[in-house]
Amino acid sequence: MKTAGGSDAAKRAAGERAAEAVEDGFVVGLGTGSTTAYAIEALGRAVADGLEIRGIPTSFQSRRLALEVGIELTTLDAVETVDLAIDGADQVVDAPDADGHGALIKGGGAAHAREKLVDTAADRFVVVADPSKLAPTLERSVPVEVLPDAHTVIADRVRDLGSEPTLRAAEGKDGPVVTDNGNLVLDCAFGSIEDPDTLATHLSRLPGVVEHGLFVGLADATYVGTADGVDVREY
Ligand SMILES: O=C(CO)[C@H](O)[C@H](O)COP(=O)(O)O
Repeated sequence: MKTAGGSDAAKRAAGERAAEAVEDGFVVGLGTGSTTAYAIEALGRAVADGLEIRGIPTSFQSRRLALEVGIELTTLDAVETVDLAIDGADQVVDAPDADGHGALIKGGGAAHAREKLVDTAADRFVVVADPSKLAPTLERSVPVEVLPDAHTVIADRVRDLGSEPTLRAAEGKDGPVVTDNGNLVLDCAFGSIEDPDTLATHLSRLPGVVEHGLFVGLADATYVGTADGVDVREY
């Protein structure tokens, strides 16, 4: 369930601007997806020019890209601080006067469990996005990573919460998507989510849920790439 659309130029602008904030000696959380990939590539170029950083990847995909561009890797349990995390999003609430301003849906790449771990460990978590990700409320399906044995039980519980869940199907393989953690993903359509914080609490409480893709009150800023540059929202 990758996010459709979005301009590559806008994604590049956002990713490259976020990478500019990385300083010598930083430990950087490396998110997942096509927008973050521009940040990782920019960091690789900076490393080739002498920047010394260590990265913590959030997925197989970002690990492979970081290795390819020459970023030294580390792990959460080997560092005391993560200075900055850069990560994409599938939807970002852009409503400055609303409580949910800056709330996110993530997990289009099924990496949201590790992304949430690394993004929240960071001193600063910057979202990189193109304008197609902005919306007044969250309305995309919420990815919920579940233990394989739990998927039917959790699907029932999620129906009780008012959603129709779909087990995410793999491409190029029969059967479901299996996450980097060996789990399955239920994409849960709730329609327009007026109170993401309460929904997040309900989902987190379900036994067998590993992590859901609602990121409420977690981002420090969103860098929105545009045709003319980058608009920064600080929260
Ligand atoms: O949450 C994610 C992966 O789990 C991605 O950050 C999200 O899907 C955005 O990806 P892209 O930048 O390719 O649109």
